[in-house]
Amino acid sequence: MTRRGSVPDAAIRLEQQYLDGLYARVEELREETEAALAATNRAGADGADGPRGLVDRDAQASRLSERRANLDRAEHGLCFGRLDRRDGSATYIGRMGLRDADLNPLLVDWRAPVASDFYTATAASGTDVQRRRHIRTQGRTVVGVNDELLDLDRAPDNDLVGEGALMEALTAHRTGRMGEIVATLQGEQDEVIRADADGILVVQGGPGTGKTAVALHRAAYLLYTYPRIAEQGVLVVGPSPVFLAYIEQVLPSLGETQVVLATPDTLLPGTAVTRAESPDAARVKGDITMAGVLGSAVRARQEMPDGVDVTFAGDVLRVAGPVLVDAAERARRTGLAHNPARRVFAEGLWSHLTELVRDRDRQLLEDTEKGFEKELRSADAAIARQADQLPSAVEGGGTEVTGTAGEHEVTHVRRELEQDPIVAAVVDGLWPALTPEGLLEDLFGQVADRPELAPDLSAADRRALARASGAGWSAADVPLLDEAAELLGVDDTLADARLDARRREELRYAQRVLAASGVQGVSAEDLAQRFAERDSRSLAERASADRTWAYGHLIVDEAQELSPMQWRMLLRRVPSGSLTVVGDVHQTAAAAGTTSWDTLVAAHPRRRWRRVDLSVSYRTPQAVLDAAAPVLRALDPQAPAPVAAREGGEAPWRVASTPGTVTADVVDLARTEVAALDGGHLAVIAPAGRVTELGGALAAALGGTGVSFGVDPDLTAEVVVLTPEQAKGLEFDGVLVADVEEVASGPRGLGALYVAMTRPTTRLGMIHLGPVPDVLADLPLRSPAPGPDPTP
Ligand SMILES: Nc1ncnc2c1ncn2[C@@H]1O[C@H](COP(=O)(O)OP(=O)(O)OP(=O)(O)O)[C@@H](O)[C@H]1O
Repeated sequence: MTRRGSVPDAAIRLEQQYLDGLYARVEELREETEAALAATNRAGADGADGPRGLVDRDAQASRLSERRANLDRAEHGLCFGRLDRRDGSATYIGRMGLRDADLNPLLVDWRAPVASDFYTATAASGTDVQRRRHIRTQGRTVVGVNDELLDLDRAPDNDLVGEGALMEALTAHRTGRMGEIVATLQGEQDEVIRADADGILVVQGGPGTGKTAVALHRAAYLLYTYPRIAEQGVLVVGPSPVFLAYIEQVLPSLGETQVVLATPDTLLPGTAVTRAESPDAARVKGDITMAGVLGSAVRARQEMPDGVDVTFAGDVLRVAGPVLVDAAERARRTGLAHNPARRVFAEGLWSHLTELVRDRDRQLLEDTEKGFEKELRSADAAIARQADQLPSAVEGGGTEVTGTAGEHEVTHVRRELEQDPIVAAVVDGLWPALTPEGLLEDLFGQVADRPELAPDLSAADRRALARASGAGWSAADVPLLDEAAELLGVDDTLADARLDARRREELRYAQRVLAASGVQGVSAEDLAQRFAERDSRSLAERASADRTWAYGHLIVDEAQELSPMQWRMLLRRVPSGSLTVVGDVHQTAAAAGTTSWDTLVAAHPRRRWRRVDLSVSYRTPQAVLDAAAPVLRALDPQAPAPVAAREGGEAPWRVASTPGTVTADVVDLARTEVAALDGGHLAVIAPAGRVTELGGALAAALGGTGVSFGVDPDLTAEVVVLTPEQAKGLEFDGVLVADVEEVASGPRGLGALYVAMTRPTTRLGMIHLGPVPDVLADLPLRSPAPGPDPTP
């Protein structure tokens, strides 16, 4: 059993001493690093080692700078735990590993295997851990310790690990930015974080069960544990830019930078989303049927006519239909995408045309021979007739002319065909070079009137796809553009030509550098290669600029919102198939999102899936979860409700307002809530159509700088006005949900309402505009105008 108790000041003094020792070691390492950095910079400055030395120096300097940045992180929460084992040994756990000059461990990184006991050991788990101590620090000062003794034989009161430190973390005011939770991770969370990297791990959990926190800590763990993943980087996909702003500090604070954060609609470099989509169009575009529609659209561009006439060197050459079909088949059989396969098709055509030209030339030659021999024969006959009149000078039976096109002539013809603009135009017509944008523009422009382009879609669905050319792209278009980019591929001949040109340029530059520096012993080719390898962009920058970057691991948050087409796009980003997918199928609000993980698993049967469920909600107190329970039941009567880590809490309430007074009522209620939250953050969650009016009224009433709303709201503002979509994944001290009826309208409205109601850590108020909605019937009614400001 676990016994929690107060700890004497002596323990604080003891831990302070140990912490002082750790910081002394940090200072030593810092000095060593600074000295090494200065020496590296000095060594390169005189250029004595030549260009190769310069390149190596840069690499060394960047490694040392990284080490220095890592040591800088030591200022916050360097050491937060201690494990005492039965053999009398103690292990200190912290945010980084430290060793003394003799390489003895002083501090163990929280991700190291030996640190796992700190999060998972219980009296029942049979470990040799006797005591777990949470050490709370402010800067370099120990401000408290909480002990748990694990060797008693009483039954546990609950499963929470380090309850004191945990409760302190959970009840602290929110800042508008998510923080790391390494000091208070719980056992079930630790298991998810350290789970094997292979295959797809689905983490299902109700609101506030720590899915996002766990997913981000798992990214840090995987980067630390698997060099392959660190080399390729981790992609973290979240639902909105607001959400990414909310979580962006977590991984850097854990010392990890090999991470790209993205929303699904930013995964196609060079494509900007400028258009909103109707829910109907979003649903159709997200459906898996679109993969087939796009595949057929590309295939249709490879259909061959019955034959084609090619004018070359003044002659018309007829290429028969079966020859074209055969060339197209060969191109497809290579398995290449459409654009690279175009070269194979063109080669088939060029070969055939070369044959035709050779046949034509041979025919010409034969005709010429025949004509010439005829001429010669008649000349011979004439000569014979006159033979007796001539001296016997001409002997023999006539003259023979022979000859075929030589190899060099064939090569010449072939080259001419490859370069002939008329032939190129014919190839283009038969197997056109296509862009993803062009393919989609054509499809959307024609599909409404041409059922054969999408035989599996209803007429209404085809109409939903129709749009004017040049109308810009929506978030739902991005996976389609990505699918098209995959089907079309890039014509390597163009890419190779560009690469060759760049290599030549790099070689010229290297030659100039060598000539100017007078350095011997390094070839220009070698130096150019080193320049090419020295891409000064960070891994994250290189990865996010490259559509085909193969990430080592993919983390998908709020994964229930993704459409099947978005899944296809994401899975392409991780050829290794190593994914962590976190979400809650009861919070689905997107039209094309999923409400069952089974559907997702069934759609990708060849992948290895595992599922873990998280059950404890760390965000909301039980009172808020109880208020949201009827909504969860309406969504899915079978759904297990999460259990709150914190019992009780402020009772949520409702206010009956009207369409005419709702803005004024929200302003009054917000004023009261801001006072009650005493420095905490309040979110007003409202339908998109009300955000601007509410935001403006609140800014006017409460003071402009403390209120934020719009496309990119400042989450650190005292009051933030958001749509339910924007509020996804976020949390605030207090929440007011305005116009409940409108939030809950639409096919996935209850999911949106469930999201909105489960954002607060402390206080929740619901404002409805008509008769009380069924799902709020149990909440106590409060007056819209709660009276004068209660603050003193
Ligand atoms: N072990 C922990 N120690 C301290 N805080 C924790 C712990 N686990 C979760 N939290 C906190 O609980 C809150 C909710 O976590 P998180 O946002 O990860 O939940 P979620 O499951 O993603 O929620 P939702 O589905 O509603 O988006 C966060 O403030 C997080 O820091």
